[in-house]
Amino acid sequence: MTLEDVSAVAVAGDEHEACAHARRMMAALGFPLHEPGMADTPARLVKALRELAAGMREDPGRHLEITFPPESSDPGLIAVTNVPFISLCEHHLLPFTGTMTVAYAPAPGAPIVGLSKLARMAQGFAARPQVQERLGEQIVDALHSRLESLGAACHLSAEHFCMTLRGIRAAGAKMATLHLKGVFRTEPVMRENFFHLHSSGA
Ligand SMILES: Nc1nc2c(ncn2[C@@H]2O[C@H](COP(=O)(O)OP(=O)(O)OP(=O)(O)O)[C@@H](O)[C@H]2O)c(=O)[nH]1
Ligand SMILES: [Zn+2]
Repeated sequence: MTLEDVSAVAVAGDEHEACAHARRMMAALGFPLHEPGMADTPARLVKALRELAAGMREDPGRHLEITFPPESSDPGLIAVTNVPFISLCEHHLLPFTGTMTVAYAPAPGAPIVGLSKLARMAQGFAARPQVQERLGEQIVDALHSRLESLGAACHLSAEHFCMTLRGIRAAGAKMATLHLKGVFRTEPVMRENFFHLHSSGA
């Protein structure tokens, strides 16, 4: 099989060039692509990267466009906790995975968003080459600007495989980040309520 041979793994039309490059890269690194089990590995690698970076090809903020009328004139604080996410470290293209707590404070009278959309939006931003700091920032920015909310908050905790499986191999180490906007930054009570919901996990 030559390096340019098309793999038996079905790939999208625009992925053939990526597969040929992946095959060359793996061959240059000495991977035994002649072994039957590895013949299709370059194509699988391309498909896996495409899947993990699917958020590059969408606007994750669009999930916040599906809203409902408010239930109360004093909507308080709405949070979703323990949402799992998978992201791709932009330095190594290795995953970082963990959980997030995402919250926003709707303006009185403003529409509210469906609960699952908070997770869809956040997971969409995660599905891009990222650093954790930017991911948290993009999540609170979307909640603050697209919903015109009084404030937004995001706590992320994740294991970075580039740090736990290779390099320093600090097994069990996690990165924690916190991003606060609007009333979560200016009003200590809102911040305390966010931490309370986050740590109680409910
Ligand atoms: N701040 C931040 N750093 C990250 C994130 N993901 C990976 N990194 C770090 O990015 C850095 C890249 O450093 P380099 O020295 O260029 O890469 P490297 O030689 O592979 O570094 P080592 O991991 O120390 O072996 C590493 O320190 C990673 O731990 C992230 O989300 N945020
Ligand atoms: Zn990394």
